[in-house]
Amino acid sequence: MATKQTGGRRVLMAGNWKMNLDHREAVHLVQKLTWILQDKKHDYERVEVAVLPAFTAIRSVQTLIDGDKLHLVHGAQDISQYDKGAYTGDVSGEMLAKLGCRYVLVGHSERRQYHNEDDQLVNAKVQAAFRHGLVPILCVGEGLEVRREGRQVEHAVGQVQAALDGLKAEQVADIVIAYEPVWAIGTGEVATPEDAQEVCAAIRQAVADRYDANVADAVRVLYGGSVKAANSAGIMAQPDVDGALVGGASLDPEEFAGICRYHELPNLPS
Ligand SMILES: O=C[C@H](O)COP(=O)(O)O
Repeated sequence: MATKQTGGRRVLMAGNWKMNLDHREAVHLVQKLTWILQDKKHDYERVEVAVLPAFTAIRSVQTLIDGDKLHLVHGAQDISQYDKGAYTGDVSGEMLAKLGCRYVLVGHSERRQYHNEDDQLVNAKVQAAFRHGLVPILCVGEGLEVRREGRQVEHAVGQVQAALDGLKAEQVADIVIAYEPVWAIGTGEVATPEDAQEVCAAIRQAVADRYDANVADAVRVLYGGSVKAANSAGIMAQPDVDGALVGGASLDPEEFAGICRYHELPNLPS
């Protein structure tokens, strides 16, 4: 199977470590992952590899990446909507930018669920990311009830529309959108490749309708939810899926490297 060409879009495999790995464990994982990828002569130009550690590990990961001139990039799992001030516990975009972050997750379903983040706050965080030169990975996706009612497209597109309020076309062209059905996160229940394609294509179409075809062609749309090496090739074979946002499997360097090397694996049904 050939390496995926996504309309000129660079594939992105992003590992969301969630609240796992202290700074030493983080360094260890990055070392192992990059050794494996180096051994396989991974083409980072075609498949970009990003890790998203907890805040406490970002500095150590940055130091390792810079010191060893590693090709992978890093980011954060959340950002404050504010730039500075009395917001105890928050971390600003400027702080993340100074730690060399390229990406920041915004609106992950766990933030929406456990921290009551709504579409308005998600939009404010997307804007904060752009103010500081960070690329937001905007997460959207439906729960089980919405899926059972067959409203998954309407739900995900609605979340995207709300998050894009006030953004310029050139910002939207740079954004990454991750479609993560909540029922598939950490459950082992992976959406079928066709399920992923349905919603990812609808998201791209919504961007085309709101901006234009060039913006829609540029925006990268990822799938997330129980992605593993074994199911990554099938998901990546879909024309509107430009990569994966990976939780649990990104904590295992062999498994995550396998996902980054999806094109070496057979395209088996998951
Ligand atoms: O951000 C990642 C997603 O929540 C997916 O997590 P998972 O791969 O453990 O299902």
